[in-house]
Amino acid sequence: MMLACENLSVEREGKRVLDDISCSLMPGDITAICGPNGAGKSTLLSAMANLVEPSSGCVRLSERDVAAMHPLTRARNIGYLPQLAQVAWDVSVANLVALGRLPHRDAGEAEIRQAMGVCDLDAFADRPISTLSGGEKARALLARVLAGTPQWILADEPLAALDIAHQLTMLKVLRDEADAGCGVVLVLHDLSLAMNHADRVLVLSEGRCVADDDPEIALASDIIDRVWGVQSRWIGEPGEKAVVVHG
Ligand SMILES: Nc1ncnc2c1ncn2[C@@H]1O[C@H](COP(=O)(O)OP(=O)(O)OP(=O)(O)O)[C@@H](O)[C@H]1O
Repeated sequence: MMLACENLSVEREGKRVLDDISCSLMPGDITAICGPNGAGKSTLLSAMANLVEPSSGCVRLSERDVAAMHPLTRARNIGYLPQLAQVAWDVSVANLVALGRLPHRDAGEAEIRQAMGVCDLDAFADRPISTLSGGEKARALLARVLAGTPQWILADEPLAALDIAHQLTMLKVLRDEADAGCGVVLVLHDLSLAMNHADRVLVLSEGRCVADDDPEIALASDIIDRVWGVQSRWIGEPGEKAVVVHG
């Protein structure tokens, strides 16, 4: 089930914040979307989930325009995790994760148990969401998405609030999802995480896609220098690289 943007543009208050983006994302891959603040990463991710209306172009899932899909079908196929997600009601962690099954209209006990387990939430099952730390809450919100067993997981900075151990745990969970055939799209500010863990990287700059390639190519130092405006170099071995920036 391929997810494709076709000449996608989005305007916000008269300003073009996404400009003619075309890309075809593959199931089985972890795709990272990187770029400076305001480049359009969150807008692109939410447009892929049909939460933002394009001013032109469209998003297709297996050739079908996502805007024309039945909302329940779309919700079963696309799991979206927004940046700084808010929880409207102070439900327990177990009940929050169970909400991930809503599009399926079933109890989904096995899926909920599995999602709670992989996100290391069993000890928090009965705790109200408001009592969790930022990182614990981030894991609970990701578990809600996983419980819905979507074909595509679109997550906006899902690792930002996590400690390094839980970042690695979550990346392993997302890699397992990709290996099982799911498409995973992550907005990431941490270029080292993108370099080491993504199969493919889209770099956005001022609403345009300026690179769409293997991480080594899309995040080459000259692109970082040009897009982020900092001098940089990569150190370390493949899979364990770190970017060093200097002014
Ligand atoms: N509702 C809105 N009204 C007006 N402008 C908006 C709105 N939402 C986003 N924008 C603008 O669109 C541009 C892209 O925003 P977006 O949130 O997609 O960027 P981003 O790359 O995710 O940034 P960040 O790294 O800071 O999260 C920004 O200039 C932002 O100010």
